[in-house]
Amino acid sequence: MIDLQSVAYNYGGRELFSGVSLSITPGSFHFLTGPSGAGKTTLLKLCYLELMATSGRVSVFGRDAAQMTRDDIARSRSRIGVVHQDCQFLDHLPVIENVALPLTVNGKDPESARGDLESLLAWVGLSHQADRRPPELSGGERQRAALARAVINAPDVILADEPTGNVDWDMSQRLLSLLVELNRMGTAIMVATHDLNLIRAAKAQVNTRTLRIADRRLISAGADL
Ligand SMILES: Nc1ncnc2c1ncn2[C@@H]1O[C@H](COP(=O)(O)OP(=O)(O)OP(=O)(O)O)[C@@H](O)[C@H]1O
Repeated sequence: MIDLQSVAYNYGGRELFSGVSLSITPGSFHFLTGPSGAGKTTLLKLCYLELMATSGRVSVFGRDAAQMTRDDIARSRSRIGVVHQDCQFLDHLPVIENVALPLTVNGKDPESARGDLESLLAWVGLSHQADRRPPELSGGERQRAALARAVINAPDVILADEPTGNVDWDMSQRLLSLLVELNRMGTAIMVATHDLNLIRAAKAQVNTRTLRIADRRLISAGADL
């Protein structure tokens, strides 16, 4: 679904990584790890077409990213759910409206999807917080709201950037169990994380593959986890 072949990315002429090849297939579960600043967020941005590779080929749902029009990119993105590192909510809107935003972007009427929205908030355990503003939520509640927003369009792939950053172990287990549940229903998942305990906990539940960015290359990792 998302394929990277020999991809390089430079920021202002400085090479962040090169020779990166990766294939996110239906139902797969990847972790992406590596030191701070190695390029995990950047790699996720290449996968959801926020950035274009400096060289190499990125193809998303069978289309070469370099050949895509803005409309093609928007259509591909509607099939990818993204959990951003900093959640990126509109703080003046209630949680339920933030979760509904991808529907509006896709031209759907949130009112007609009210039942789906309510079930999704119940699934992430936030029914009681639906009408609050994001700044009033705890860190774990915000992460769960961000996951609900990523899931609302029933994406084929979820790309999550440190979805358990700043939450305690119980909450990270709860978030992990939501991701595992989605993966068992067939959604491909990729999680960027520093948390090796989270990776170990996932491995005990589902088939996962761990990739690490090290020395500007993407390598397979995790045999030692
Ligand atoms: N827009 C930008 N312009 C220039 N450099 C950038 C930009 N965005 C990121 N960088 C740099 O690229 C490098 C990789 O950043 P990135 O956020 O992808 O790393 P990361 O592995 O996700 O880090 P962390 O684990 O700390 O979130 C960093 O050195 C960062 O400063």
